[in-house]
Amino acid sequence: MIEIKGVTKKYGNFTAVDNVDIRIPRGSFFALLGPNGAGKTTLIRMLIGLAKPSTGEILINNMKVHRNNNKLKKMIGIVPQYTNLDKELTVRENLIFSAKIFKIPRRKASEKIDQLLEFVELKEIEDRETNKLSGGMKRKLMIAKALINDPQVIFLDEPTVGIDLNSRRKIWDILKSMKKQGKTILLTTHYIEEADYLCNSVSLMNNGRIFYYDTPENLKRLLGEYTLEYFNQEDKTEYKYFESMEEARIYSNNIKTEFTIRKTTLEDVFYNFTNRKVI
Ligand SMILES: Nc1ncnc2c1ncn2[C@@H]1O[C@H](COP(=O)(O)OP(=O)(O)OP(=O)(O)O)[C@@H](O)[C@H]1O
Repeated sequence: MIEIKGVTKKYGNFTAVDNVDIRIPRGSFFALLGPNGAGKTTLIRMLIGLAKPSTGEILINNMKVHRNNNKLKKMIGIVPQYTNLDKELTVRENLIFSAKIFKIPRRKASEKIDQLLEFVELKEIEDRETNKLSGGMKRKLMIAKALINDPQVIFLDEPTVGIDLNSRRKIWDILKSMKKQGKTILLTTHYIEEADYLCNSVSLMNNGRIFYYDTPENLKRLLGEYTLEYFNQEDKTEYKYFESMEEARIYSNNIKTEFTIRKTTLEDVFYNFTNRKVI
């Protein structure tokens, strides 16, 4: 269980994270969505003990997060936004290095590394130098690295950014298997369909504050389950949201241009939210 209690982070007079309160139950897959500069990375940095809240506190499995909490460090895995791999080492050597940091005995580490390399489908290229890997392969290796200590809680900051569609889907499968294993996962992402597909709860963050926190289904229901989309006479796309298909159809009778009626997506919720319209 992750408990974020009244957490604020200030840089001088600027408030990057503003009084955030969230409880993430054990075994849930939680997404933090928000535009650039919303405060997502700052919040993650506080969650992993890299930054200290100005006020408030964070507990993971009832333990207070702070930089020197080594017991806690053993329980969490981190996939940061930027690569944390040693470019000079091979795929396998990177994992050996991580295992050494956690003081995992050699034989046990070797078994664990074999298992992780199979899991992220990098076994065949375990001897390849890391600087010769594609972006998607590097991400998979970073996920394996985060799992070396068998953590119960995993933080991923934009795990699929800049990766092609096929690799992204492979990473989604890896993340889904992690969810199935009962791990508590928190991820930030700009790909809304990623949050919709993977997560059982989503929060929308902007200007350091959490505005909505619910299941993707409930967030869509909040807006209206059906979306009527049309290109208006001023050459702008209009979106109208309705509780039923019937209501959308009735409204569409007055529209003179082409339109579509479709199910509301999490992207609609996000668009609506970040354009500061009232839901
Ligand atoms: N060390 C710092 N000193 C001053 N301001 C900072 C610092 N770190 C972050 N900020 C500011 O805090 C705000 C939130 O930044 P943060 O990186 O958390 O956003 P984000 O939601 O992760 O954005 P992105 O999606 O672009 O990664 C931004 O306005 C940023 O400029």
